[in-house]
Amino acid sequence: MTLIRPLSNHVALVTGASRGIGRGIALQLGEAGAKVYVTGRPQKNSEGKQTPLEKVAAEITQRGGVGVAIFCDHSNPDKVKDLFEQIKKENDGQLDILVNNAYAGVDFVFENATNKFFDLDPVESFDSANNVGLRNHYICAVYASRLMIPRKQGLIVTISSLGGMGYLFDVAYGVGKAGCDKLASDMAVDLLNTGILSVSLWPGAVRTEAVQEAFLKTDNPFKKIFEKGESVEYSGKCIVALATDTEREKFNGNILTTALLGRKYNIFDEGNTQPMETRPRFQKYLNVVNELRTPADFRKNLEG
Ligand SMILES: NC(=O)c1ccc[n+]([C@@H]2O[C@H](COP(=O)([O-])OP(=O)(O)OC[C@H]3O[C@@H](n4cnc5c(N)ncnc54)[C@H](O)[C@@H]3O)[C@@H](O)[C@H]2O)c1
Repeated sequence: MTLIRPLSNHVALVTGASRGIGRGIALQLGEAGAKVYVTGRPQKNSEGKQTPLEKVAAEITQRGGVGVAIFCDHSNPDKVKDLFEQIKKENDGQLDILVNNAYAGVDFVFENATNKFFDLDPVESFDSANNVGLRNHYICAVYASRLMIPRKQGLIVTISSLGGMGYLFDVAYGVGKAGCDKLASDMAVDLLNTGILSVSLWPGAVRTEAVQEAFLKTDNPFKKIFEKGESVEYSGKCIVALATDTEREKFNGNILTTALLGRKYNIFDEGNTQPMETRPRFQKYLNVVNELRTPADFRKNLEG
């Protein structure tokens, strides 16, 4: 059976893809035929063994795409600049999809989820959540837009979460996610009429490697939520569906959830499941925020 590969001839970058949701997204983009650049912190490969990031790149290629691993520390803006220079050079300026996913705060968040913000080291807690997980997304989006604008097409997906709306884990986490949502919608205003779409995507609870280690092996308040969580590839399936939807423009600037996209595009996870629908009161909030942040209306308001 020949697989249809709707993203062949596409070039994508998924930041922070050595594990977790980034890995899952990169694999799905690869399965859809894309050339996928995956990044992760520099790691030594011991005794000639592949690093986790190199394994992800190899699996992308195995699944039908082209995987390229680049070691890049996203807390270092100079390295991020070099990354985009390399992509530009190797693809004649082409970049179709950026997934802003890299996140350096998981260990800190899991260890401190029950602490109060005033008991934590303020610089460590804020920077671990938001240096790579927000500031770097902004920097990546700038360089990605500069590649996408001349080609009049592109998709920028910023991975965020429910923490952008309500309290989740800790204060610095939520501030960062609200920032990711605002980043996605405000970029959409500036990108209006360029052919580039910017959205924020909230996965549900996801059974990543780190989640399995931290929450699924013992009894704790988060176990129940994550047990029924999504696989790491579900967000990737949603992004492939969005990237291939010819009517995706209507989502510009929106906060999307995997639950919403899963139902819209009929996407199923392992075991033929779909994530729980976003609670009606959450979706109501998202509808209002999305309506208020619609880029075209926002521009009209600005112009009086
Ligand atoms: N796990 C969940 O249930 C869940 C749910 C909703 C949203 N999210 C969000 O999804 C995003 C990814 O989370 P995850 O759970 O997959 O995390 P993770 O820790 O499993 O993966 C993060 C990735 O970022 C990379 N990374 C970290 N620091 C880096 C740096 N300095 N330079 C380059 N790469 C770096 C890591 O190597 C890893 O590949 C986060 O924004 C998170 O808040 C997670």
